[in-house]
Amino acid sequence: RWTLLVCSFFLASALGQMNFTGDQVLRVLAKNDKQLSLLRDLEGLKPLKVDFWRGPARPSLPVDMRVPYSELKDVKEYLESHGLAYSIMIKDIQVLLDQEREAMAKSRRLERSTSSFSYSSYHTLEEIYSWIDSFVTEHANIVSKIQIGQSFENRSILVLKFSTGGFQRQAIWIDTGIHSREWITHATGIWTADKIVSEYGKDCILTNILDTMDIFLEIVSNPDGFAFTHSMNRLWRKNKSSRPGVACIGVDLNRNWKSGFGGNGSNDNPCSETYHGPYPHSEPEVSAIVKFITDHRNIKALISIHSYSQMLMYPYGYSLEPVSSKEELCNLSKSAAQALYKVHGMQYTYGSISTTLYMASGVTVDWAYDSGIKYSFSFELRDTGQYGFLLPATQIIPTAQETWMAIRTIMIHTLNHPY
Ligand SMILES: CC(C)C[C@H](C(=O)O)[C@H](C)S
Ligand SMILES: [Zn+2]
Repeated sequence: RWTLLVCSFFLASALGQMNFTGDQVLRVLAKNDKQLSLLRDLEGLKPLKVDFWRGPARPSLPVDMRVPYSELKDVKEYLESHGLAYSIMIKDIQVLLDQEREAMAKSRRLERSTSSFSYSSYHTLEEIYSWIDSFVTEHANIVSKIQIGQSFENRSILVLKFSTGGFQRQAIWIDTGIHSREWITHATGIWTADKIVSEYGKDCILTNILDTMDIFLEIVSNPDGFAFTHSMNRLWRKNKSSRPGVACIGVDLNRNWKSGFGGNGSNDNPCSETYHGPYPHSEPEVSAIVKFITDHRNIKALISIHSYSQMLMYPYGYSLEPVSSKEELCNLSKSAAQALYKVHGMQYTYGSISTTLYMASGVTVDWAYDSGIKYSFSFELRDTGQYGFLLPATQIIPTAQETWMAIRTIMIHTLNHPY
């Protein structure tokens, strides 16, 4: 076992995969806004000082940040000198990465020998794209594949369309993986696709939904970033766009949307993980969705899935002002969170983005809501910080099962409340 790990280490480093040995994730409890701003000062520095897994929000919410091994001493002194209390959430990231990589290799061997696809494993971009092709072939009566554009590095951007007929029917949009390191979301998207085709004709609620509406599901919304998490940096969040004279790579695809663009809760520093890009919809991965949804003209609900924190949120992120449909969206998120809880007992908090988590400007759901899609929600899947983005594959199916019940609640509400 030890030799396997050692040689996978050398193989990975030989292939260029970044190594995170000794990196830790610290959980910091800022007592007040002053302490929050001291944490914010650590963001977007070059060389990297800290990588926020859960950014500074409000004193009641812990801040999770990955600290490179080389910066650990420095950062801990900084925290201690400013009276910032912290605990070590993950002692050595590389240990979890090695376990994840080993689990994927094991699953891949099993899939190859049984020529089957494992819904309880993480997959590479190529494996997901070939699964999409076989999935669409196998369920051609209800699923089709649409290419809505190309990424910055010219990868196809694919959307699954679930439809039982009709033309330009009212539809539900679901996207996962817009932040590439949030692997649980792609895996949840894949499981959800299979759930839809297996429940049609069995679950009367889902059957009603699909007999009247279409469902669009974009599983890999940031293909370049996702490929990069497999090839080089497992913790990459942004896309991979680059521009002449710009020191750092990538734009945060959940800050590049028109609504509230460039406001509080986004960053104009290209080295920041929440860099909003040069202008709204500057990124091909965002403009492809904008074009598709705008041309479709009949999308009635939009669900954008992230991880982690176990939250279900609705607009706005760019403002503390309540949206006009606040009551309805609050009640709907409450019942969706309750439906989710009933499956495996996972608690989700719910509310508007800016009041529940932090100000976030230029996010998908704010653009959707301001474009007239009333039922717009952003999910934060498991967990609340034990593993963060490195959620073990054993939690894929339980997470997908509970998330399905919340998505289903939102879909049936949309069906029963046409507008
Ligand atoms: C709607 C926003 C606040 C979602 C959030 C982000 O994009 O920062 C995720 C937790 S990554
Ligand atoms: Zn995210």
